[in-house]
Amino acid sequence: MRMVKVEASVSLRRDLDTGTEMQRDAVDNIITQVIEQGDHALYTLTKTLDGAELDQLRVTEAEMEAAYAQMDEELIGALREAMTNIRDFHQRQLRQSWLTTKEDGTILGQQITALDSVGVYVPGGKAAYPSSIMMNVIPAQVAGVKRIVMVSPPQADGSLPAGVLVTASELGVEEIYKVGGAQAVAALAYGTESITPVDKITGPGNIYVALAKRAVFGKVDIDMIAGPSEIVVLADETGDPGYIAADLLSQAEHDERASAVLVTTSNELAEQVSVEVEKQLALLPRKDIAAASIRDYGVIYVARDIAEAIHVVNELAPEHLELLTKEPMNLVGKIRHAGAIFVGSYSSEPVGDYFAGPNHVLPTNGTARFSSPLNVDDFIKKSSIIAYSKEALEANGSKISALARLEGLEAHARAIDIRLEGNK
Ligand SMILES: NC(=O)c1ccc[n+]([C@@H]2O[C@H](COP(=O)([O-])OP(=O)(O)OC[C@H]3O[C@@H](n4cnc5c(N)ncnc54)[C@H](O)[C@@H]3O)[C@@H](O)[C@H]2O)c1
Ligand SMILES: N[C@H](CO)Cc1c[nH]c[nH+]1
Ligand SMILES: [Zn+2]
Repeated sequence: MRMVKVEASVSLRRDLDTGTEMQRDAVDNIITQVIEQGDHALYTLTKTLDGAELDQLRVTEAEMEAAYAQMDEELIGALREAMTNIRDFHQRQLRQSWLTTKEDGTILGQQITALDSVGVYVPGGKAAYPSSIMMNVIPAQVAGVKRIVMVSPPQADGSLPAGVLVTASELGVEEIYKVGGAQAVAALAYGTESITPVDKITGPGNIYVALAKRAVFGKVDIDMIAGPSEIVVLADETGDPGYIAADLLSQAEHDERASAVLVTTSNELAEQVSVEVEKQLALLPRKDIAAASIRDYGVIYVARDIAEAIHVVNELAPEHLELLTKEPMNLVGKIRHAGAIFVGSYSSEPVGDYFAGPNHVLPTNGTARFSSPLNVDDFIKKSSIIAYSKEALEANGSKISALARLEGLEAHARAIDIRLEGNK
């Protein structure tokens, strides 16, 4: 792995991937096709881009039964346990509506309502992601969303992986379509003969999915543009090089553009991790993807001390941060920007990807500076409630109409005045 001494002037963040002109044109073209040709476009694009010839887009009962027949009972048990952990965690995020009454009888408040419908994109190009189904669907269910639609690209034989179907079924998702990429996003936003549009689209995906989400934003809401996975490990001399290399590779295997970074105060650990990464990489089934990620986006920063190492981490604002130091819990409060913080040697990143409970859809590309993991708030909206009493309007009306006239908005002022005049 590339080794770099930290210098204050080094720009650490990588640029947001806005795609090539060709990719942007392709996505615009796909969205137009879906708007103009509906289902027909979905069938032809699925044939061209996924190599699958479909009879129908929606997953059938028979397909679901076939999926269950392929799944191991113990694995279903593990899925259910993960679902319970994720549901328990997100339940704690649920907000309540509230009302407050002032002395003059004014009632103010905030009413929480769930979104009516949400479309969940489940990536399926380079890997299948049952875990992403749980991470998107569960917070939506906790929020109270009634209609949850799932889309995912089919395999060349026209099927979705058994793990994907069984996970969706275990969660009670009934509306599942075998379509992926920009065409799936366009269908969820604009609708087709088979797919009724939704109000919000969530879920990670590749550059085509990201560009399409960006393009339909405004017609529908989106969660975030989640870029390729990222991991930063902050370790001192106590870090275990084998664990660190394994954790770096766990994210490198997602994508050629995933990034895996070690920030350490120890030259010796830096050397050991570099050797260990090469050793473990050679044995991985997805070594081609992981090797490209390590080659292009793998870095080891050697810092003078922990303070400098923390500065690097905050500059990177990573999606995942592991703290592998002597007293890792003491460092948590010093981290200003990170999507998820994994504390200590036994909190390896995949613990969070699959099982612990917190969401694994996290801000990437330095956006942890201003955004948060996917959560229940992403699936609700708030309405303000204002109930003024006669007494309150009489006491404050002249101030309100004065403020309206300050803006030159006479009709606003008169809407208040007409009520005050009536009482003269
Ligand atoms: N942040 C997270 O929580 C999280 C979770 C899981 C996966 N991910 C990321 O999601 C991404 C998944 O990407 P993926 O590719 O595996 O699956 P994907 O489902 O996002 O993309 C596959 C689709 O891309 C479209 N596509 C491919 N080549 C195209 C082309 N030339 N023109 C037009 N469309 C084309 C096809 O429609 C195909 O169905 C990875 O980067 C992974 O790291 C992130
Ligand atoms: N680490 C990914 C988010 O960057 C999520 C994931 C799903 N499956 C495995 N990992
Ligand atoms: Zn992962």
